[in-house]
Amino acid sequence: MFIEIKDLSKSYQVGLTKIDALKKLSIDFEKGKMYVILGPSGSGKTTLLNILGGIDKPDEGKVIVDGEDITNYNDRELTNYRRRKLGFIFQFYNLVNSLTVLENVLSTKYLSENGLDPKEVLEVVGMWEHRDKFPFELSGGEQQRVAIARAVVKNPSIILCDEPTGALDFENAKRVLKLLEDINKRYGTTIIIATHNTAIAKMSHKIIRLRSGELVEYQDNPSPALAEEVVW
Ligand SMILES: Nc1ncnc2c1ncn2[C@@H]1O[C@H](COP(=O)(O)OP(=O)(O)OP(=O)(O)O)[C@@H](O)[C@H]1O
Repeated sequence: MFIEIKDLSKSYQVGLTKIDALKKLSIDFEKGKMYVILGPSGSGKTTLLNILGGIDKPDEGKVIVDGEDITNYNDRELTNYRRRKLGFIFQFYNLVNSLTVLENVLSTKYLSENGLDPKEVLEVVGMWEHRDKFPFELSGGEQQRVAIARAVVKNPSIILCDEPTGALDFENAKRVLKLLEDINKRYGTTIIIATHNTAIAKMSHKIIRLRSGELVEYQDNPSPALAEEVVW
């Protein structure tokens, strides 16, 4: 198995209250598949992505990626893991405002030893023509396409997306979904998307439903819809 999480628990102490964000969660992720994690607000989706991404540590449990338990990594090993293996896509683009589109993409390409050609990746997301623009000169949809290019150019084996279409209108959201679908097919990237939008699950290979930090459903989707067929 490419990624295994085993008995993952994480709680937060807020004043006198202990909040159990994840409760002994165990899930396997296969390489090259697209996963959608659904669940209401507070069900633990972001906590799970943060732990998978080495941004947050669990209180208990293991996260095994490619045979290595990343919960044993020290800070330096975690930084290397994030640089080499991961791309992140968030709701609000996370671009560097003082850099052009091309510079934004180059800045992450150099974090990886086997990065892709920035021109190719910017062409895939339809932003090569805009390479000399700054983020403030772009629409939200265009900024998210650059954010995708930044994540993809490192040629990561895993892309983690937290509400990647949350700030976008329908047309731009569809475009972003189409790009994620293309990237999954073209580069064999394992893509894990946390979202409230149940329609997005139709295009994924596997659907995970969380409630109150627990797995309530794990569903195979043998014939995923094309991104262009997804409507909401
Ligand atoms: N840093 C933190 N400090 C305290 N509580 C936290 C923290 N991060 C998350 N929580 C709590 O843990 C629980 C799970 O939160 P999480 O953000 O993982 O849920 P989510 O499913 O991603 O929610 P949303 O869909 O609203 O983003 C919630 O009750 C949340 O309030």
